[in-house]
Amino acid sequence: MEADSNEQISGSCSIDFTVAVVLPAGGSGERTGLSTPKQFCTFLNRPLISYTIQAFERVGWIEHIVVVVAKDNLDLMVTIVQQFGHNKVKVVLGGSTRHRSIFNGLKAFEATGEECAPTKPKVVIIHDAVRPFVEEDFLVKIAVAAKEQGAAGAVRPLVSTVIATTSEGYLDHSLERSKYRASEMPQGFLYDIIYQAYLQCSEADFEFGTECLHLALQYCGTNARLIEGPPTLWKVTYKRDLFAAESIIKESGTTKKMTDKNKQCSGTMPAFVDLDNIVFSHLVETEETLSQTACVVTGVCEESVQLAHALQKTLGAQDMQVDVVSTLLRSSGTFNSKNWNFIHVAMNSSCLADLGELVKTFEETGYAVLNPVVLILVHLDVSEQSPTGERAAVLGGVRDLATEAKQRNILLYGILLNHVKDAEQREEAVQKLSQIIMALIKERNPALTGQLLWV
Ligand SMILES: Nc1ccn([C@@H]2O[C@H](COP(=O)(O)OP(=O)(O)OP(=O)(O)O)[C@@H](O)[C@H]2O)c(=O)n1
Ligand SMILES: O=P(O)(O)OC[C@@H](O)[C@@H](O)[C@@H](O)CO
Repeated sequence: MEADSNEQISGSCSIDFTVAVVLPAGGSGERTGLSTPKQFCTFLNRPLISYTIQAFERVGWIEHIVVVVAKDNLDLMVTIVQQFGHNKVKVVLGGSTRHRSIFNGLKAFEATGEECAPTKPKVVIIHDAVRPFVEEDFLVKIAVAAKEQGAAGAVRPLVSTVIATTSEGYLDHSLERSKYRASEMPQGFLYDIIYQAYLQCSEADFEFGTECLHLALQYCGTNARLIEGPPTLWKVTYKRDLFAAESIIKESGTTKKMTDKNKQCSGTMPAFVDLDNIVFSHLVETEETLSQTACVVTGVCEESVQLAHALQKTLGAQDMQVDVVSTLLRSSGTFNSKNWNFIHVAMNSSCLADLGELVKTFEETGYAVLNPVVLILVHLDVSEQSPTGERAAVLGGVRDLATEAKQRNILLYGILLNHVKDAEQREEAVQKLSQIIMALIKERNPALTGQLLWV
């Protein structure tokens, strides 16, 4: 299939048919190695997905945008839609694979009986939510070609040669690079064609497929028009792509232009970013900034207050800013200011109720919408005073609460600290505790949530 030369498809024609968009955003972004799915990573206080949505919202001829997210991120996505005023957006639940998510997005146009169901479009554009740099002029080309041909897709020249391998992992043969293209997004389809294609899909297609154009050809005999797109269509896949995306957003001043949705954004994105020379950017600062502050909540007992001040000293020596409070009032400035990490020091299992209240407050204030909040319970284990089963109650409580908290973008960890009387031993224990706290805050490893580490 030859890519069509751009001059044959004029971008100047008007769009005189209905167009809607499906943004698959139901993935977990494993390849970034981050606990937050890449579409929800934030740059300059705005999640990546919001930049992608805005790229489509500023296109006047696009009527509806269906965003497809995983169940765990449904509340977060609804909050983002409200917080950033994405009025064209309808949020639907995704599936276990990208194709299943896309199909769920298309079904949103079939739910005509549903309240405020988006009207079925003539052409539907499918675009990965993690490709934020898409321009209107290219969308016009894809939409017009889809209307004329039934299907159209963006392609880019291959950078590396593609080779076929033997089952033993050796070279079988190499492909002639000039004959192949990388399939990118956006893609456009006559709605009925792609919907019918998905209706006929096999389980193998749903489970292992990655190419919508192939489905249109295989099940509807529709051969897509291929249009070479600009280099800005790349997909955020790895952590370094996040640095690059954030660098482009900062450089192009997109945020400034995008704050006023009514203006036609005239800004042009830098064509590409030299990934190999990218300077670590705001994202790293954001991660570091996120890991530099902690608020220690002590309650009223003397031992907790003493431990909190000892932590403030040892963590402060590691350049962390640590505040100590006896209780967290919702009215306090804490919830309106920077991204704090929270350390709750307690001596008995009644702290679990306090933790539950804290998780609820984070949710109600939307505190964890944009960045995951780290919440660490430090349980002071004064074993001669702790009634039997106290530890088991704390362990069980932390485990249960952590599951619920994680769905609200809150990472809950537990640390059991043996309360020793000897001053030297206590100093050593506090040093060890500080190291663990810093590692938990910096790494934000989801696998450790709900566990009770022991110092
Ligand atoms: N079950 C899935 C899997 C992926 N996607 C979306 O499809 C787009 C492209 O997929 P990819 O880059 O592979 O995203 P992830 O699957 O999240 O990444 P990874 O494979 O690294 O986990 C992304 O916007 C992703 O959120 C989706 O909607 N539903
Ligand atoms: O393969 P991944 O799941 O990383 O991403 C999806 C891409 O494959 C897809 O966006 C393009 O290939 C166009 O179909």
